[in-house]
Amino acid sequence: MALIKCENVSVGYEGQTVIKDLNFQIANGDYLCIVGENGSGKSTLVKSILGLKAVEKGRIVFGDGLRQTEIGYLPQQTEVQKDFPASVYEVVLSGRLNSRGLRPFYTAQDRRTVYEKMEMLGIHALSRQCFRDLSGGQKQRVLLARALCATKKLLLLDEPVTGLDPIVTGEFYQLLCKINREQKIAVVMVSHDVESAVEYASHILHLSEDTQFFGTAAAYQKSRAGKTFLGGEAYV
Ligand SMILES: Nc1ncnc2c1ncn2[C@@H]1O[C@H](COP(=O)(O)OP(=O)(O)OP(=O)(O)O)[C@@H](O)[C@H]1O
Repeated sequence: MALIKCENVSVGYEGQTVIKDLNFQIANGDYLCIVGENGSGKSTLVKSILGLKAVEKGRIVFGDGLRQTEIGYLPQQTEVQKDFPASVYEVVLSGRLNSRGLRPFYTAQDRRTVYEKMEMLGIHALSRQCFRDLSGGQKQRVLLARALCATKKLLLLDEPVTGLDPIVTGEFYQLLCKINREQKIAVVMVSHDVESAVEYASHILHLSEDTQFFGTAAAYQKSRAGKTFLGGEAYV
């Protein structure tokens, strides 16, 4: 059974359909990149997967032990988030909020998980530093550690490398790839970096007003949508 299955999903705003009859699925250990033109509905789909935006038609089904509240989410960065006045430790610990439920405090296990994820991502030494004083690459590692604190099965990232230089971007992709392969955590990432998407992802979902594609990265490269987006042929 898939971790997430989207069945004939349509989503929109104020009567205007943005995503129409979408079908795709994410299995354990998959690495899916969601690509597509500006305004094609990528972030809207992310919101629907997280349960923040209701679907108009169809359904999003969770399986294989995944609950909607157990998705590790790394949101698109806003100026407010970049300036968040909290320590690195506090930001990572907030990834345990959903699992804390109604308990008014974090457990020793929550704190152990935080240190484990900070160690894994090489940000342990930054623990007491203020989040807003970090570089863009360090901030994304902290937010990735936070997302990892929330999940054992699936990471959902919305344009995580925006504003990062090519070297830090490459390091971030390598890190994600390692987490995906070694920990068998499925990755779903919205990206405008299509070339890297086909390099790293196992599957591609291309959203577009007139054409949708879902399949393996290899099949995407041979498809009309893929060839167009990767700088080849034009749509006719
Ligand atoms: N809260 C909202 N209310 C009304 N319309 C919205 C809202 N959020 C998004 N839209 C519209 O829905 C469409 C899809 O937006 P969305 O942000 O999902 O696209 P996207 O593919 O993520 O774009 P980008 O690549 O630019 O980030 C756009 O036309 C947008 O204007």
